[in-house]
Amino acid sequence: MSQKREPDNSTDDLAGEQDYVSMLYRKLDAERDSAQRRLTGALEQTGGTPQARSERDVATTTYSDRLAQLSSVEQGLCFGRLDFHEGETAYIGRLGLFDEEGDYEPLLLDWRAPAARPFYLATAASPDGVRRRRHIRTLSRKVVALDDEILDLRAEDQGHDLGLAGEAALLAALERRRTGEMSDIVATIQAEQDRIIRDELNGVLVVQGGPGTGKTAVALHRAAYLLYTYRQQLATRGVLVVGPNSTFLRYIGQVLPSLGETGVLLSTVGQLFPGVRATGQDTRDAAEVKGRAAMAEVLANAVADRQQVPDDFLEVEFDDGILRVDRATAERARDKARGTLRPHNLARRVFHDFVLDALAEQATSRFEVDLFEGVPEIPLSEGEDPDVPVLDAGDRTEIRAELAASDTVGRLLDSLWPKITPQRLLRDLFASPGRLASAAGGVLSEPERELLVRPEKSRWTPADAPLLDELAELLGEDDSQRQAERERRQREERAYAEGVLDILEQDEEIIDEEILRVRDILDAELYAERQQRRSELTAAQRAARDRKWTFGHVIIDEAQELSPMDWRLLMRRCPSRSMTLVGDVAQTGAPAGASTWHDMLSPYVEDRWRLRELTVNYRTPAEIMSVAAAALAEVDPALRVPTSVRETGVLPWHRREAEVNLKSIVDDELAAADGGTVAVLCPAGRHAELSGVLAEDERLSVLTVADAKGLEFDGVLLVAPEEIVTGSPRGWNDLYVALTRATKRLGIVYSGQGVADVLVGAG
Ligand SMILES: Nc1ncnc2c1ncn2[C@@H]1O[C@H](COP(=O)(O)OP(=O)(O)OP(=O)(O)O)[C@@H](O)[C@H]1O
Repeated sequence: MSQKREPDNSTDDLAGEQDYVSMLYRKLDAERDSAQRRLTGALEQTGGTPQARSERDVATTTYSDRLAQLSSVEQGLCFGRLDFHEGETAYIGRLGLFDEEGDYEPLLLDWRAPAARPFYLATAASPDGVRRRRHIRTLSRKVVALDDEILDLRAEDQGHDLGLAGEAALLAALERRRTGEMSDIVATIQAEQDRIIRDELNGVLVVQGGPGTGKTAVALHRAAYLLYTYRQQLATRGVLVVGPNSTFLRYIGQVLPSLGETGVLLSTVGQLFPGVRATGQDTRDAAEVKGRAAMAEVLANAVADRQQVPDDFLEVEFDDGILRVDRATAERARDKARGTLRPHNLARRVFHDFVLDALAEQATSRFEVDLFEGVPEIPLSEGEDPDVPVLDAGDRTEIRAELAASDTVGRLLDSLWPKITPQRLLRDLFASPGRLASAAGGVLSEPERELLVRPEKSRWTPADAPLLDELAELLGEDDSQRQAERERRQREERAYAEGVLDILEQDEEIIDEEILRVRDILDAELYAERQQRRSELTAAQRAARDRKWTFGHVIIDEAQELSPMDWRLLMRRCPSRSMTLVGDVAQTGAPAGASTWHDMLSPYVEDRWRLRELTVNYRTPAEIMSVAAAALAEVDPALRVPTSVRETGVLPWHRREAEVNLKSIVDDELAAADGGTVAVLCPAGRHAELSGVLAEDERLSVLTVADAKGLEFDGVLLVAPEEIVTGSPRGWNDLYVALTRATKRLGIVYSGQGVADVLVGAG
């Protein structure tokens, strides 16, 4: 590498940058005051017409959003500076600030703006006009350090071959103690990461990278970048970020708000079926069966099983007589209803109508016979047609309406083709070996079906959510009334949106970027949609409540863990297939997860996806990675671990369980972490026991490997790796995940010999 670091941090340099940074903070304060004043003004207005009230709501939400954004960028507002050969200078930070008194010159470039890009990409070989890149480190509002790089090919080689940008700032960031919450990496994004973050919006982008290569960080920064660059396109539909479990979502939860973005829905797949909380847990084997693509067929069969015909006939009392639905009539009705290809609950009306028609026909004939019973035959007069019905159309309609209103008839129809919810159907299915045998007989073996059987009142599990979603598609929902109501509201909103746009045009004082953009680009229709979003809920909040919501972009972390049924649900949420999938197929632990990207994606997009790879490990030091490499070789000898950025000089330690007191080792590790975090990672079978024994400390977590996925800790104590390996067909993958969670220290406590033989010699 050929980027020279200049001696820096001279008092003059620091003072100069402090002046500039202080000016930026004054500007930020002024913007905040102005947004606060506007918000207070909007809140103080009372009364007025419904339109005026709605306009006030829009203003209130706009200014609140802006205030939240301005507050979120307080820490590290400005973190970089570029000096170009022509003498120009640009400052880079978390949001854009402009000089309103002087021609709107940028005082601070948003990191996502195209002009800020050389900060992440420029190298000595390809400097893009940049002479010096400076990282500005701040603590609160004080400039504490500067790291400079001169991009000059003639400069002496610095000895690092990973092509890192801003190496000193990067290493300082990586050395920081972990707090249990992920931080943003906006000041030190590396070139290979930047290219992924700014990749185009459309299509399926797959990001493959080993542990610690920044996949999660990149995925989140990409969400922020896309929202900035394609705001108009994405603001109404929102962005969905999917993670493997709620611990992980809590871990990453602060990153997007710290980048000023709140309109993103973070969710697990298990949370994506509104109204259902998945608090139960499946066994590994049950989860695997539920995740199979074949479950789609089982569910379709289970729905078909709810569309019954009588063995022979059914009878129903009506108007002091008996009417009959025979098998042939019910079969014709069922064929007609199924022939519409509508979902079950919508096709139900077709079935019911057909049977009602048949019953009405019977009732009418019977009525006519009754009418003439005992009446002497009267000869027809000349020209009279003997086949003209005695009852006219009005009479027939009346009889049919009476049948339709009859409770007994209704019960009969429902016994053949009931209205049913996904929840009801799935509960009934899993509670009944008979129903399961009927729906899954040709698809699952008996032992596999037995894995699914459970009491009716069992709690929902994460693997149930995709099944419920599939059923919701198969069953459909008769929401014609709700639809009409929604359309009426949209018409009203569009009408006053015209008025709101006029008012925004007239408000000469409105200067913030958001509003300028609204005025420039929105037409009334789009504005109505946005206004609805603002005045009620954010896109993310609305999406969380609406199963049929489709997102503008979907980002999936740990994508290798998803089952085929999970994929079916997620693909429904993103018909545009504008998606970013990040993961590592060497870390797959879930029994229904995939081993290749091709297997995962081909059912949905064939080979229309683009692959980008991350190759540098920012988390785990080289000493620990050499142990992890031995585990990875057991997964597949052809796989290679990513290259670590750091060496710490601290070797992993190995002990036998019989020789140690776990409690005191944990205390030692907590002390060694020096205020940082420590995790005890153990096989699932030992989790309850270990969580009970180990002292409560907010810096300590006791976790199974599945729950530690995606997380990191300063120190990791790995207990009984043998049981992790034997506990699952993907045991070595799980062990590889466990070994790569530490940022500084790793200790392994063995309970047997086999795994020790592999790992001890390696590190
Ligand atoms: N450019 C960067 N600057 C500073 N820190 C970085 C950078 N890239 C990654 N990191 C840090 O490295 C660590 C690992 O990143 P991350 O969790 O995103 O990796 P990952 O690829 O998702 O890992 P895994 O697959 O093991 O879950 C995090 O602490 C992250 O903040």
